[in-house]
Amino acid sequence: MKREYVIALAGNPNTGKSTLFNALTGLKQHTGNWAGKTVTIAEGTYVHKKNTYRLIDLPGTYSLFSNSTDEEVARNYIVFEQPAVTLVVVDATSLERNLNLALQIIEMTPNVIICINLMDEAEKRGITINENVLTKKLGVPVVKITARSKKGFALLFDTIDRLVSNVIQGTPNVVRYQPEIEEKIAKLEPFVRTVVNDTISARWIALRLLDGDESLLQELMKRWNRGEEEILCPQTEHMVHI
Ligand SMILES: Nc1nc2c(ncn2[C@@H]2O[C@H](COP(=O)(O)OP(=O)(O)OP(=O)(O)O)[C@@H](O)[C@H]2O)c(=O)[nH]1
Ligand SMILES: [Mg+2]
Repeated sequence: MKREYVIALAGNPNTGKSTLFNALTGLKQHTGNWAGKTVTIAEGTYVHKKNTYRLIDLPGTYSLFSNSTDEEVARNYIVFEQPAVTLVVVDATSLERNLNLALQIIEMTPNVIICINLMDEAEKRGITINENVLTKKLGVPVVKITARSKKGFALLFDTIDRLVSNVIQGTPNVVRYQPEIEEKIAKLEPFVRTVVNDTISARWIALRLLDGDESLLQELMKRWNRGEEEILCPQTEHMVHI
């Protein structure tokens, strides 16, 4: 049966997202507006094994903490539009810095593939990366590619196909925080679960609210058309302002 899946491309600026997007879609892109904001996001499609994949090129960001419109747009897309897969494009030559965003995204959703790009550059610099170790540590598939020369694409296509058809599933190893933070999450998470539907990570929402993410709170209230008193946990309402 032919199906259509949405694939979001996320990553730090300058990691080769657009190069990958163009290589996959053959530049058949048009631009669209998302989440009521006038931010243009490229969109295009490719076909693999009779399935159509709609690719969404999200703005490049260093984090998803609501520091800028770009971060809000990328965050809202991943959390609320719920693409079948979020491809996190990371730069093989600065993996440590890039994995910061990757860790934030696997806290939000298990439907993630980490795409290590610029492998040609890494090889030139003598950097070797063991993707199997990374896959084990992160709990989501990791694929090495060179977007510029389309190297590694066969495995990337295959991994996307297996993830959307549930042959494999992401089981992210999420970060555990200090006991006092985990205690607060444990209190807030069941409450969040009663407000958001279960396709959204209640743990991640709880974490963001504990961090005082007002922008996310406003977005939640807007999307579910609820008043602030219904979103805030009765015992912990001050937490939003921590
Ligand atoms: N050597 C090499 N260069 C690459 C590769 N992929 C992308 N680049 C180069 O990296 C630079 C950034 O690529 P873009 O595709 O514009 O990156 P981006 O992530 O879309 O950047 P922003 O839109 O600014 O976030 C460009 O000069 C690309 O030609 C690759 O696989 N190998
Ligand atoms: Mg780009």
